[in-house]
Amino acid sequence: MNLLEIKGLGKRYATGDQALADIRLALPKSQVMALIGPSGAGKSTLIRCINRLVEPSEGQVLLGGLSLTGLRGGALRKARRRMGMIFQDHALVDRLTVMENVLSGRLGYVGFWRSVWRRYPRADVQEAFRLLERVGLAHAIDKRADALSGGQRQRVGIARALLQNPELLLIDEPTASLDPKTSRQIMRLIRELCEERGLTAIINIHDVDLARRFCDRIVGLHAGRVVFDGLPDALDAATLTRIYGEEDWDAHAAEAAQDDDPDAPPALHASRSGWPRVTT
Ligand SMILES: Nc1ncnc2c1ncn2[C@@H]1O[C@H](COP(=O)(O)OP(=O)(O)OP(=O)(O)O)[C@@H](O)[C@H]1O
Repeated sequence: MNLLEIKGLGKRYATGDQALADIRLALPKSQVMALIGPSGAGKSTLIRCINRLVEPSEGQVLLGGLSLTGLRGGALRKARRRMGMIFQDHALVDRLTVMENVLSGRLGYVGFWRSVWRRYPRADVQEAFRLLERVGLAHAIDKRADALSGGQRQRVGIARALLQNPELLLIDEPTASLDPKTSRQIMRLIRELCEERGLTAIINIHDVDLARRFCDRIVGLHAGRVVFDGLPDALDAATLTRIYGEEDWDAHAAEAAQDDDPDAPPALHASRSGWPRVTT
């Protein structure tokens, strides 16, 4: 059975922008899917329509057979706990420590006053320790979030999302502000954690090379529609042109193959603006 099913999903913003049209996707359990496409293609909107941070205009999203689209109040909050979100800007509270930021992933579970006084159950604290160890931050639990590097902040965001014990991870540009080496480390960590925990993930990512290396499946969006859905190996120059527009993809592959990572396959990249770039 599929963990996630998206049926005829559409989103038109109040401004009149048609961000998504007739999106149909099904994700089996444990699949790691990359969402690629140029700037404005609708990637962030799609991720946010799944957990209803953005309200879809039409269509349905089903998580484990449960339709999320009609849920309200407590039922929506309960369903959202099954989906962990990892943000591009990490969304950490700077003045709180690493441990406190991770524990805030449990806010939806502990009672209101308990969370106000930040008294978390012992089991949550123990699990947070284990997760911080797993993401390589055991030495930094008492550090304030604003004293961390970009890569460390992203690791905190990952640990916080996992503390919710989600079934689905929604990951929005996890490497946007990171250097190439740190980006690979973060993607490798996400991949390994998904394998260890049998997690399903959708990763909105601009870097096509990282998508190819670390994901099972790639979905390409263009102007709010799915224009490619397949295996990383099927992502050839013609397909990239369909997704991003005209570009000399073979030249990019040759240049990017000189990447600083010797075991990297021929690489194709898309920059922050959605157009291809050569690895620096
Ligand atoms: N809050 C909003 N109000 C109105 N229009 C919006 C809003 N958010 C996004 N849009 C529009 O919806 C379309 C899709 O935007 P979205 O941010 O989902 O694309 P994206 O592929 O994630 O882009 P990027 O890679 O630049 O983040 C764009 O035309 C954008 O201008």
